[in-house]
Amino acid sequence: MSSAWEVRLSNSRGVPYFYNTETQQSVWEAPSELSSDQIKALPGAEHLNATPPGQVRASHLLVKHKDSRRPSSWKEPTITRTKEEAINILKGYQAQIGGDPKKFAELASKYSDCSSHSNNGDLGFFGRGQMQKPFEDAAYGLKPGEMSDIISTDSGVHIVLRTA
Ligand SMILES: N=C(N)NCCC[C@H](NC(=O)[C@@H]1CCC/C1=C\[C@H](COP(=O)(O)O)NC(=O)[C@@H](N)Cc1ccccc1)C(N)=O
Repeated sequence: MSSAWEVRLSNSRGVPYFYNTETQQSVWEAPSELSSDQIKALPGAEHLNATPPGQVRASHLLVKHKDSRRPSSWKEPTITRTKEEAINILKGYQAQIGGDPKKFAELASKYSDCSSHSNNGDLGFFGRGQMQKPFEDAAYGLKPGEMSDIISTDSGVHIVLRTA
């Protein structure tokens, strides 16, 4: 069956989606019936990796503490560690990561107190005004592939990896 799918760019969110020209169906995720090669060959596939103008893409490893705005996570229903303890834990991860993005992804998946842990810490693309200021400033201050030092937001303490 010839695929009627094509990739389009959503103006509102500045991210790509999949549109079926026969059924007029729109979906955010790649249709499961398409192989990755078929997806890459779709009309508009160039949108799949484009960075929306003015946006960045980043991942993070978050360690929350008792003064976090929401001291709870998938890992721990009630987080009681102090901010100082959280920083020391994150310093330990930072030493293990040693600037290696693969190691970062592995530790973010295992230990980040953010729901993005299930996607190697990836937050997707975001523009200015979406994240808390210290996080935004860190992400925009990095080049793609670079990692921040430890930063602090109302959510906790983070290491940020800019990916695009
Ligand atoms: N993509 C967006 N625009 N999602 C909304 C971001 C809201 C923003 N969040 C932050 O600034 C911090 C830094 C990064 C994550 C984050 C906090 C928290 C964890 O802390 P907590 O809120 O329990 O204090 N994680 C989130 O929000 C997650 N939904 C981020 C995410 C997870 C999976 C996929 C995409 C995004 C804010 N303005 O508060």
